[in-house]
Amino acid sequence: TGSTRAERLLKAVQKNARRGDPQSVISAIDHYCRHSEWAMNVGDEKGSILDSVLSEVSPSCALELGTYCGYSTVRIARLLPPGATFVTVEFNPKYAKVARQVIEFAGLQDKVKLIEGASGDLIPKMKELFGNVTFDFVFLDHWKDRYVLDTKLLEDCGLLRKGSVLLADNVICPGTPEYLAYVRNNPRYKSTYYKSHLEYTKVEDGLEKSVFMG
Ligand SMILES: Nc1ncc2ncn(CCCCCNC(=O)c3cc(-c4ccc(F)cc4)cc(O)c3O)c2n1
Ligand SMILES: [Mg+2]
Repeated sequence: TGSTRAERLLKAVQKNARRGDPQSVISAIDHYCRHSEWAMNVGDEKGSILDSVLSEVSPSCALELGTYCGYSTVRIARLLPPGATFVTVEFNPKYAKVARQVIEFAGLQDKVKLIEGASGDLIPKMKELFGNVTFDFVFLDHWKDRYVLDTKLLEDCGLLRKGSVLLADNVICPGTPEYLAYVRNNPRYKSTYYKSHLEYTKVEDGLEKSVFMG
């Protein structure tokens, strides 16, 4: 059978990027997805906003929900301080396989713990897996109808602390209306909308940053 989109994206990285150079991996994926085949990476425009929020937070413990091919994983891992803990969760074993190779090509495998499974199953296991951890930063980029459930789960499992920052992708396209309502009407969150565009297109999309007030 033919290759999948994710496997073709990996081939483009192996062909056009330089081993151990995260920025070249990011650029190779963006070029491929802009000029050859669209894929649901956060992309360069929203990616720059992700970079700036990350630089503000400088998390020592970060979580990503929805690894896909590892594009945002590389964007995040390249900016983390040494010794930081970074966990990324991916449900689809085919995507996880590609992501591991993309992350390794970037030379960031020692900074990233990729675990396979569904967020709803893994979030309650985080304390058991990583010690009594709280996340300073969470990037939500998985099933859009799981954002609210998983945010509540993170709260209930004691995985957020006063000042934890949630950054959610796709709050306009495909859209996460319930999540926006939840974080914007909840006194325990201070939310900011960063208007942008759907990766590699002119369609409106944006990121929602929500600071947990404890
Ligand atoms: N619970 C759980 N736990 C762990 C998990 N790991 C993976 N998953 C499943 C996630 C499946 C992919 C999620 N991402 C998207 O669906 C997505 C879509 C678009 C998009 C598509 C078509 C359009 F026309 C326009 C926009 C753009 C984006 O930037 C997106 O991020 C998990 N689920
Ligand atoms: Mg996304």
